[in-house]
Amino acid sequence: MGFSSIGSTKARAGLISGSNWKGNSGCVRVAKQRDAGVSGDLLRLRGLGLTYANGTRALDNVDLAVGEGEFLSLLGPSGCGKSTILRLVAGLLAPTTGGVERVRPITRGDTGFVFQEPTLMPWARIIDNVRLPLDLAGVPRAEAQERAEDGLARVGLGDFLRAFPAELSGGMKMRAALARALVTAPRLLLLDEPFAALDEITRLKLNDDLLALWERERFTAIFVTHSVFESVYLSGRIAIMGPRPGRVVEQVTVELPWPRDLSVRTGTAYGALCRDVSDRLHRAMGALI
Ligand SMILES: Nc1ncnc2c1ncn2[C@@H]1O[C@H](COP(=O)(O)OP(=O)(O)OP(=O)(O)O)[C@@H](O)[C@H]1O
Repeated sequence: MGFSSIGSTKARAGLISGSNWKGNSGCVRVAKQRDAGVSGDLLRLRGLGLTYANGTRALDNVDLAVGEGEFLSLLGPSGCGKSTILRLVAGLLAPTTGGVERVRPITRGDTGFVFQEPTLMPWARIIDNVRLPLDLAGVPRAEAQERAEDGLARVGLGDFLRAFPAELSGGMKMRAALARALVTAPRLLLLDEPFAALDEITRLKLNDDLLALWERERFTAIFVTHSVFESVYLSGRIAIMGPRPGRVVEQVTVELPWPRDLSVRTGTAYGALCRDVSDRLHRAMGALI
């Protein structure tokens, strides 16, 4: 949950007008990103560091720009701070150093969050789960109902409005979670390994469903994953992170055509890019150094 709670005081705690921003130097061929629908920066993470209360240094000096309308993946080993970055961007945590500059205003309700678990309310029907962010935002009931029904239709759950979560498969629950995150038409969607718990076939299908939604609605997506294959398939750009304390070691522009589909997934360019990103990830982890 927590899709529409982003414009709070906590959210503003991470804002800076920084001085130690090093720019977007790691990103190759930015022009291609513009082709992929990116129109200037929405966010800039500058010198971002986070040490948890127990002394764990999760992040150190993370510099990263996020373009408006971009699909960006954060790829890195377990524990390198990917989820921590999402929480900082969402304003759920305040940074120890640096901050998240919102280059363009992101107001309350502009950010959606999708977690690895669908986190649906088990006692509420799917339609009520999806309508909840609109109800909380005070949207009139009839309009909220229509928008929630629309959102469910878009993720292929138009026939399951009155079902309870327990009556849906894992993939269907994740679709419902996506519909709930998108029902407020967020400008920024934060996805924390949303498909990691799903079987491979469902995961591939949901990759396509997510891309179709992104191509239609052009929200800015920050997608956390361990999977090289998933990151290459989905992204316009991949930020590769090194081990804790996490930082962005390298950024790779994915020069595959849009829309992405089976022909892309089975093409030689996709395979070559996956190998390349995998090598870079291993180097970032120190395994090949
Ligand atoms: N609330 C917390 N208190 C203390 N340490 C934390 C807390 N949350 C995360 N950490 C630590 O911070 C580091 C980064 O955690 P984070 O969850 O951001 O990594 P991650 O890259 O998302 O990992 P994974 O891919 O396994 O989900 C880890 O060492 C983790 O143990």
